[in-house]
Amino acid sequence: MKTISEILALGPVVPVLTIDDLETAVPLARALAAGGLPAIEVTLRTAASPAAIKAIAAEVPEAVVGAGTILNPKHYEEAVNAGALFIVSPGCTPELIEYAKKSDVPFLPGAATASEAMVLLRAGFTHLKFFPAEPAGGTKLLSSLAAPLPMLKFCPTGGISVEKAPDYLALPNVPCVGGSWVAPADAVKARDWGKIEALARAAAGLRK
Ligand SMILES: O=C(O)C(=O)C[C@H](O)[C@H](O)COP(=O)(O)O
Repeated sequence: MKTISEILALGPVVPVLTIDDLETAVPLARALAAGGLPAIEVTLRTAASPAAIKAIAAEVPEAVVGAGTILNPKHYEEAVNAGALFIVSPGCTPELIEYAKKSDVPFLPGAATASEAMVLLRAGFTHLKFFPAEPAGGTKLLSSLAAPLPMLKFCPTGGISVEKAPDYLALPNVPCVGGSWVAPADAVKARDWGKIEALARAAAGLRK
């Protein structure tokens, strides 16, 4: 089992996927990994998502599939049972912290303020999702947090594009960013895996 630190070092962008059609899961994950983005977050927001995680875990060994939108321990358990290799939440609750501590599958909790980040640091988490990145204050907030909280690393997600990503990646406390832009809904619907691989390759080229 990889640690969150290892997973966030796999590429500069973690694609965030919301999968409606189970049939698209495997070719989509293959295209993203082929383009250079092996760490993939599948949000647990659709009926197809647990089966999508299961299919990617079984059929795309070159990907490291995680589950997003984990709001409570029941979601955490469901995602782990499906084969998720990491767990992501837009925020955090005491129940999630307690559950994550007992799980072998690593947790990336979300924070958007200094106080939230400090509560998670105290609970033992050094890698956090910064969500929602753009509305919460973007690179300015993150670079301000780096001074008092240099021990924390963030994966900013929410409103980030290929144009905005380099400014985040230039920060010392950002190993990678998350975003849905590498898998646009129209390209997935059209089964345009070549386009998605090209978007992934462009994102993967945004080196730290
Ligand atoms: O579902 C979750 O757990 C979330 O935290 C939300 C996602 O990270 C964003 O929906 C992705 O952001 P965009 O790249 O702006 O589309």
